[in-house]
Order: sequence, then structure tokens, then C-alpha cells
Amino acid sequence: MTGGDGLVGQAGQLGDEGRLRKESAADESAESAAGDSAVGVKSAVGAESAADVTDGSETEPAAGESVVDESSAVVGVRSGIGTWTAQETRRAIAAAQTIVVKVGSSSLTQPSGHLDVGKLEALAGALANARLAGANVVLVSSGAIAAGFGPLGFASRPTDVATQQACASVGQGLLMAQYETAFGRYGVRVGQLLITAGDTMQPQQYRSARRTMATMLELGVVPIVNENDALASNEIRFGDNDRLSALIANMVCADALVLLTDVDALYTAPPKEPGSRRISFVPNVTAMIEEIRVGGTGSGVGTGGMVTKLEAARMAAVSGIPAVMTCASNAGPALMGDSVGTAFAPVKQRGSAKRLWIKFASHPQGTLVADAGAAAAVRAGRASLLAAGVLETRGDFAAGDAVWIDDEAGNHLARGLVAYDSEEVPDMLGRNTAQLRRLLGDEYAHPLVHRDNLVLV
Ligand SMILES: Nc1ncnc2c1ncn2[C@@H]1O[C@H](COP(=O)(O)OP(=O)(O)O)[C@@H](O)[C@H]1O
Ligand SMILES: N[C@@H](CCC(=O)OP(=O)(O)O)C(=O)O
Repeated sequence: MTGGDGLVGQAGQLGDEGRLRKESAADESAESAAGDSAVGVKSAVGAESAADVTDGSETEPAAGESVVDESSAVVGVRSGIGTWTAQETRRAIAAAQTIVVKVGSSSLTQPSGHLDVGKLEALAGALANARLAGANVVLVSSGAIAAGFGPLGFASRPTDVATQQACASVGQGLLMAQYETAFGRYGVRVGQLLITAGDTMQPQQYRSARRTMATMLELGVVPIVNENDALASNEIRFGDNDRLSALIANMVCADALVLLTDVDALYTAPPKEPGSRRISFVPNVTAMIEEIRVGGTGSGVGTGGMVTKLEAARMAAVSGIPAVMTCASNAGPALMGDSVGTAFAPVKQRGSAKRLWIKFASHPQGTLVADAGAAAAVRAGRASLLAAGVLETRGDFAAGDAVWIDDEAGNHLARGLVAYDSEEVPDMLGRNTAQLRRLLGDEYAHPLVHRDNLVLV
């Protein structure tokens, strides 16, 4: 995969320093290879190729194939995670009880970058119909900056973060007012939830957000989520809403994630490039991610481009959630399981939101170099990284930040949330727990990275 946007901020506030340090000392002895990590496994997908590249047509169900009992078909498929076909993936999306739909700025704006109310109304219509048909719908919507910069007198979307934040603060209210009216035509209530990257990691905020959304859904409300742009600092922000939507899908235990953008599907290369071909189905996004050339935003109003959308699809896949990506005008057919856009099959059972964050969204601030023994233990999975097995520390980080764990040859083995500040680490290196307790005190007698905060890459 090419690209990379540098948009994701550090996880500095995301770890809970107290919690990280209070981990039981017994945990550090758990250098076993038992269990697995939630992510990082390139599961096999049977005989299927990593991606189906087509001219857009998908095979219809064969004559005689049972399509009568949708729910049992889906349940049966779910037990075979990692082997879903295109049809099974589409059917699961159509049968989803809880759906997270993400719409990007590029799908809600005019060519000038200003909010396009007609597009917003069309989307609201498709989602209200899904809601009225009985589905729980969560909408993750960008568009606050687009809605705000015009009324503030800017001719085009500002580029500096502070002005974008001010525009988002003005635009968010205007955006919600449009949604309120548009959903209101169908008798559907909406509610606003603004969330920062940190909220998805702090246990208390995470639980609160989850409970609020669950209650809203019980009440028949469509939660409309956006990043809390005013509070998100340069260092700690998603910037785009793609990865946020995958974390929200995890948070609400969604059965499907629908990514709506300004391009009809994923292509083998940025669609403007000659020869790029449309991809209709991706059975294993973790295996194909290297085969696709992705570029940044095509519109000038979107933020993450295809890089962050593929990351979102991958986060969904390793969370056991099927996903589809297409243009916003295809929202209705996508929700019905029609062969539009690109469908992504799930490859794993559900993982925890924290581990997904560490793997996909954290921004490592430094590196801990593991010796051969520690590297082998980390590679085997479910091992904490002890100071005794670390040869060197690089970078300037605070307790709770994400760091790389590398082997001596410089290969990245894992990402993890480190429990100590970078200035504290050198005195700890090479020392076992008893030495750390004796020389530095009880608070240093803990792993540098606890296994619960460590994810293989
Ligand atoms: N391989 C690819 N396949 C499809 N689109 C791509 C690819 N690489 C880059 N893109 C671009 O990604 C854009 C969508 O991202 P973005 O503008 O951030 O949208 P949004 O506002 O919906 O998040 C498309 O308009 C397209 O130009
Ligand atoms: N939170 C910002 C989203 C920024 C953005 O452009 O996101 P996206 O269109 O998903 O790439 C807003 O509401 O304007």
C-alpha cells in the first residue's frame, strides 16, 4: 500500500498512566504464548484470491441456491469467519440489525466545498428508510468544516487547524440542523455525539459513549457522530472520520459498516490513473492491502483519502464486521446488499477497541529495541515486554504513549502503550523485576509494555 497521511495524532492521552502502572506484578510473568492478539493475523481465505477485480458485475446466486432463510444463511456463514464469499458478505450487510454508516465531506459538498443540502437530504432519506424498516442506524458524518467556512466568510476551505476548528464549531450546529430537518420528514429523531480519539480509549468515556448510543438506539434515535474537532489537538486527532467509524462500529457491536465517499468503489489504483480497475469484493483485506495503490483525497475537501478508508475496512474485518464502500448515492442499494461498491468480508472474530486503536490508529512516539529472547516472546504473542529484555530506547515519549517494539535488526514487531516516560526507561533497561524493585522502587517493578497494551504488527 502506498500513501500514508500522517494525520493520526499520538496516543499521548489515550493510555491511563495510573492504570498502566498498577497492572498486577503477576502479569509480567505471563510470558506465555497462549492466546492470540486481536489483530495482525493474516488469516487464510481458502482458495479465493486476495481481491476480486471485476468490471463491476458479481455472480448472481446459482439456480437452486437457498436464499429463503437469510438469517440462518448468515449465522452459518458467521461460524466460518475468514471464508465469506461476496454473496454471503452482501447478505450479511442486508440482514444487519445494527449498521454504522460513515459519510465523508466529499459526499456532502458542492464542487466549491460548501455543504450540498440536496446530497444530505438524499442520504437522510436512505438511512431513514433503513431505520423505519427496523435497523439500528448510527451515522458518522463529516461536513462540519464544509458547513461552517461559508457562513464565516471564507471563499474556500481553510487549511490551518485552528481556523478549521472554528469553522467546525460553527458548521456542526448548521449540519445537525439540516439532518434534524431531513430525518424529521420521515419522523426519525437524530442526536449528536462528538467524540475525540482519546474518548475511544479512555475506559470511562468509552463506556459512557457506548451506553449513550445503545440507549439512543433503543429509543429509535439515529446517533450522528463526528470527531469533536474543537477539542481534538493536532497531536490527538483522527482528522478523517474513517477510522473513527470503524471504532464506533466496534463500540456498538455493529453487524455492518458502510463507508460512503465520492467514488463508486475501491480501485486497483487512484481512479483517475489510466488502467485502474474497480474491485467488487475483497475476501481478505489484510492480505490484499499491499496489492492496491491508494492515494489521498480526490476532492480537496475530504481528508484521509483511500488510505484511511482501507484502514477502516481492515479494522472492521479484523473485528468480525463486514463492510462495503461506495458512493453516497448508492447508500440505499448498499444497505440492501446490492452489488454496488466494494464489499469487504470479515476475517476474524471481534477484537477489543483498545487493541484496534493501538494497531491501526496510534502514532508511535519512540522505539524500544528488544533483545533476541524478548523479541521471540513478543512474536509468539501475549507476552509483556519487560525491561530485562530491552536493549535500547529511542525517542521522546510519555507514559501512555504508543511506541514501536523493534528487534535488533530494526524490524517492527509490535506496537504498544509504554508504561513509563522516556527519561525513566534507561535506568530500567536490562534489569529484572527484583532488581528494579530494589534499586528503583515498587512503581518500577512492572513491564515496560504490558501484554494487554501490546499488539503485533
Ligand atoms: N485506489 C483507490 N480507489 C478509489 N479511490 C481512491 C484510490 N486512491 C485514492 N482514491 C481517492 O480517494 C478519494 C476519497 O477519499 P476522500 O476524498 O478523503 O473522501 P471522503 O471525504 O469521503 O472521506 C476518492 O475521491 C479517490 O480520488
Ligand atoms: N470532522 C471533520 C471531518 C474532516 C473530513 O474531511 O473527514 P473526511 O471527509 O471523512 O475525510 C468535519 O466534520 O468537517
